[in-house]
Amino acid sequence: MESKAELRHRMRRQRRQLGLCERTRAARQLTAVLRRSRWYHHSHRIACYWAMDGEMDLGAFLQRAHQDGRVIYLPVLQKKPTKSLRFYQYRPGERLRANRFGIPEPRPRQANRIACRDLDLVLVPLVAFDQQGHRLGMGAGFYDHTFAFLRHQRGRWRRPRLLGIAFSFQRIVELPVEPWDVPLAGVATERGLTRCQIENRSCSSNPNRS
Ligand SMILES: Nc1nc2c(c(=O)[nH]1)N(C=O)[C@@H](CNc1ccc(C(=O)N[C@@H](CCC(=O)O)C(=O)O)cc1)CN2
Ligand SMILES: Nc1ncnc2c1ncn2[C@@H]1O[C@H](COP(=O)(O)OP(=O)(O)OP(=O)(O)O)[C@@H](O)[C@H]1O
Repeated sequence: MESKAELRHRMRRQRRQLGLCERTRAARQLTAVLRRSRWYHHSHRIACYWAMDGEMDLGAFLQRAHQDGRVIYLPVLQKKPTKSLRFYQYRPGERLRANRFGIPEPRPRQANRIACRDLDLVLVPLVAFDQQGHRLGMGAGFYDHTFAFLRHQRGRWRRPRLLGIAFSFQRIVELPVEPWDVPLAGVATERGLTRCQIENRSCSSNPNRS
């Protein structure tokens, strides 16, 4: 069986090989998928990411969401506590600066910071995912550490909702589950949005109603 490291390597390579046309079309389709979702309509404060390494680009979505009156946030890497992220507001057009991985991030001004618990929706970059809502990321554990508090929440009310973002080819049958994995509420690709039933860990495909 393919190890996590091998799978990560294969998916990242495949992702980087997508052509510009295909990427642009997928990003446009994803924008439509997200904007017609129930979760989008109920979310005011939305954390996005700045794409790298061939990831699904959220640039188009971010512009539209801003026009729709949503407040957009981007992650900023923290030195302490290690491997954690903080989120700062981003208005399209604002200047960003590259972090140590070369990913553009906002200047960390206190007035623009939001506590993770106050976000409504977090769009999480995926390297791979399965239909149970398990995710494979870059392997550094930033999202798992930052949103570890969600693992202890029970009941219907969870904030923020973590929504994985990927190309549909990144879906695999089953990923190994780690104790620290923070479950996704759903996954959105250019083909639609799939909600994951976090409580019983099964997943239902529900492209238009989420
Ligand atoms: N767009 C985007 N932003 C993000 C993430 C992400 O996955 N995508 N992250 C999600 O966690 C965090 C950053 N995590 C990252 C983890 C590893 C690498 C990376 O490129 N690793 C290189 C080796 C880098 C080095 O050590 O110099 C590699 O694996 O090739 C980049 C970002 C926060 N921001
Ligand atoms: N809550 C936690 N407590 C302790 N260790 C953690 C926790 N969350 C993550 N980790 C560590 O972080 C690493 C994350 O590994 P994993 O391969 O699951 O990352 P990933 O989910 O693919 O990546 P990412 O979260 O960066 O997108 C693991 O080595 C694990 O030891």
